[in-house]
Amino acid sequence: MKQYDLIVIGGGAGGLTAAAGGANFGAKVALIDKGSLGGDCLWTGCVPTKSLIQSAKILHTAKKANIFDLEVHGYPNFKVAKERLNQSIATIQKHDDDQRFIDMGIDVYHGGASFKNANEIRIDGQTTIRGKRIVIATGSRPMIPPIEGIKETGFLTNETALQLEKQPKSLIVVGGGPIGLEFAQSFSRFGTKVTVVEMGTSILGKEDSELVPYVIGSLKKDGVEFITGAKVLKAENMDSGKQVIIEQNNQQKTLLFEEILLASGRVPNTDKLELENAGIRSNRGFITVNQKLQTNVPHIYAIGDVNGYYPFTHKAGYEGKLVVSNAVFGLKRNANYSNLPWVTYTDPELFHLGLTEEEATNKGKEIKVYKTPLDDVDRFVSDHETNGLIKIITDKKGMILGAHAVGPGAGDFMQEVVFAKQYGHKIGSISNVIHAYPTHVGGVQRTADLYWREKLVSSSITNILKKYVKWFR
Ligand SMILES: Cc1cc2nc3c(=O)[nH]c(=O)nc-3n(C[C@H](O)[C@H](O)[C@H](O)COP(=O)(O)OP(=O)(O)OC[C@H]3O[C@@H](n4cnc5c(N)ncnc54)[C@H](O)[C@@H]3O)c2cc1C
Ligand SMILES: NC(=O)c1ccc[n+]([C@@H]2O[C@H](COP(=O)([O-])OP(=O)(O)OC[C@H]3O[C@@H](n4cnc5c(N)ncnc54)[C@H](O)[C@@H]3O)[C@@H](O)[C@H]2O)c1
Repeated sequence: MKQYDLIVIGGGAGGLTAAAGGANFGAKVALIDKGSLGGDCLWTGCVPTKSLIQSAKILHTAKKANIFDLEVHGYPNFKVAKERLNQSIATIQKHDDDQRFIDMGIDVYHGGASFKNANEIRIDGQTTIRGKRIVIATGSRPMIPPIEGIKETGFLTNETALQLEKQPKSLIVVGGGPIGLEFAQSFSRFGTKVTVVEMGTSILGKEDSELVPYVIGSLKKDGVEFITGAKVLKAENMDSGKQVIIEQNNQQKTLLFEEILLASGRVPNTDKLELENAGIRSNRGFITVNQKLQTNVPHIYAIGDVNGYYPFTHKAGYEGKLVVSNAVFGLKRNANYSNLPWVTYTDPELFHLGLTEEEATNKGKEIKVYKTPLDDVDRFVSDHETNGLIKIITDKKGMILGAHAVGPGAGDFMQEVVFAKQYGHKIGSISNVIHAYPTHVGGVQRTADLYWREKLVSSSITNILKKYVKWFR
């Protein structure tokens, strides 16, 4: 039986980082994946959806070309968008190619992994390998909500929606989270009549509530309809399409669509792992870990979506690096998510870092909120892209507690705040940095300037300074 210092189960964002890191530091590593390396992000998540979003955005921009004195004629071609999406996958896939990992000295196995015991892993029930330490990074898959008749009626998920040859005429999206909204806007811009049904009282329920209406407004302009506080009860195939019964305020409504897209959350890929053979504990299938990312069996770790915290690629990558320190070097580093940003890639984008205003207020701290609407930022004004807001929340001393923004490119221009927060810089430091003019990130500086302005206005030193300047003149 082959023996390894480290066995990594799952070759996605988390597993690839852990395997490469382990091998770079001289550990003998085995990497197992039931499919192709790359995981959800490459094949059915971030990469293809962002390609589709970009095609839809260009189409949308072309439609409003008249504001830039251009006349554009043509029609949307979903097939071309799909080809572009596949090209993006093919280009990025080269970083995740088997050979790249084999060249690092890693043994790559393809097959379904399961625990024989706490140190031995079976691959497709045949080959067995032994590991001193094991990292589980098997990711997640779409949750199928309990809707009567949904399996018989047929439905799309993020996996199958990306394989469609042409856009459906009408689509109901079940779930108003990031997956639902990113797809809803893209399909709507390609001409599909889209309705989003969300069982919560608001869509994007985890986001700062002052910013969400900008996203809703933009999607509504694109033609997306929203039904909130509603549940899909039943689905049925009819000659004319898929009939869906929803319940809102105790009243039932019957609607008809060509397709149903389920975007109602995720379940962990743990059901085939036979965790019980290793005595690993889980909660609703998500593997329970401590801050060092160890399971209750100390030499077995779980990273990425499968541990249930923050299902993002960059979080899986962060944990992949951390697990190398802990599992390969034997360090005892704790995971810390307080500076973890995320972005919902609707148009406008929605950026999230740290506490929302509601969360900061609920903590009972004295907080300051600095805000800049994008129509106060010259670069957005000249771009004719002023739908948005930048918002930075600090404590009374100016330490950043949270930062949120909605606007074109918010995911990029807000990254500066992540740096400032992570390294303990006060909001005033952002103001002191020279920003090129006119840039989008200039809006972040403008928001930080408000801190100094407020300090000067409220300070008695200002009066003394004014007197001094009067005297000096
Ligand atoms: C539509 C969509 C869009 C997204 N967009 C973004 C985005 O823009 N930004 C962002 O940060 N995140 C995004 N995400 C989330 C992101 O894709 C995940 O958080 C990330 O892929 C998780 O990485 P992971 O390593 O935990 O799992 P994965 O990358 O999914 O990798 C898990 C791997 O494990 C393998 N596996 C599973 N079970 C077994 C088994 N028993 N044996 C062997 N192998 C197994 C799978 O084949 C897979 O390759 C998106 C997700 C979706 C669905
Ligand atoms: N841009 C990004 O970084 C990005 C993009 C897509 C996905 N992701 C990650 O993937 C995760 C999963 O995304 P998601 O959007 O599927 O999940 P989610 O949990 O964020 O949102 C799902 C939504 O569906 C609703 N819902 C659940 N069951 C329902 C039902 N039966 N009827 C109506 N509504 C229902 C929930 O109330 C929730 O608002 C996200 O949490 C996110 O971290 C990230």
